[in-house]
Amino acid sequence: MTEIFGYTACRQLSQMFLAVFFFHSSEYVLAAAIHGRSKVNLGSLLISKAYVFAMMFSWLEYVVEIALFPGLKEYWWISNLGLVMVIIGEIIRKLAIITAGLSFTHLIKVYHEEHHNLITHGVYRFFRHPSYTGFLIWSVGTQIMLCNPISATGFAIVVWRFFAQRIPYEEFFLRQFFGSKYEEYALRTPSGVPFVK
Ligand SMILES: C[S@@+](CC[C@H](N)C(=O)[O-])C[C@H]1O[C@@H](n2cnc3c(N)ncnc32)[C@H](O)[C@@H]1O
Repeated sequence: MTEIFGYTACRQLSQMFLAVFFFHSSEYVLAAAIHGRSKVNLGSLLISKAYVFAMMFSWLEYVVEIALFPGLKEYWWISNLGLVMVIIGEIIRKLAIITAGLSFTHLIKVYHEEHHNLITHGVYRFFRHPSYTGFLIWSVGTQIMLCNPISATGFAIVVWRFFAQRIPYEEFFLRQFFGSKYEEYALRTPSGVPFVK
């Protein structure tokens, strides 16, 4: 049990805490900067019950594994790969938010609003859903960083399924708003989420 107070746990758990803190606070700050403080509420922190449950499970997995199988957490090349994923995922997501500007809202728009333009430049040139690409890489990266095999697999499946269901729904409205422009864009640009067309 002493491992929980050792260098490995202190470093990996601090990295995790910083990754989570930076992700959520920057989501809030960007939403406030783009949409104005009056339009932003605690929902902009993007913390749902399911998410809190998943994160708590991952901390529990970490503590149990470091106590019972401390060697599992010493694969530094795996942990560092996760850290790189966290940084890359964060950068892709934030570039998407900044590039889309007013067109980026945390909730999917089901009515077209005047300021909602079709974004196809910047990171949107490479992927239709760069913020989802970024979040998928970031979230799985947090678990690889902790060398958490169960949570890494669980996060990959759950987050992938969530976006695989959300993308067709979101694109139904984007096709209504932007018609053939969106159709052409979708034909030449991959979704950015593996196995989602
Ligand atoms: C949470 S944002 C996610 C945006 C995009 N799916 C991504 O991953 O970067 C959801 C909102 O973005 C809008 N949106 C998605 N793709 C867009 C695009 N290429 N241009 C403009 N708005 C877009 C949707 O209409 C929706 O209201």
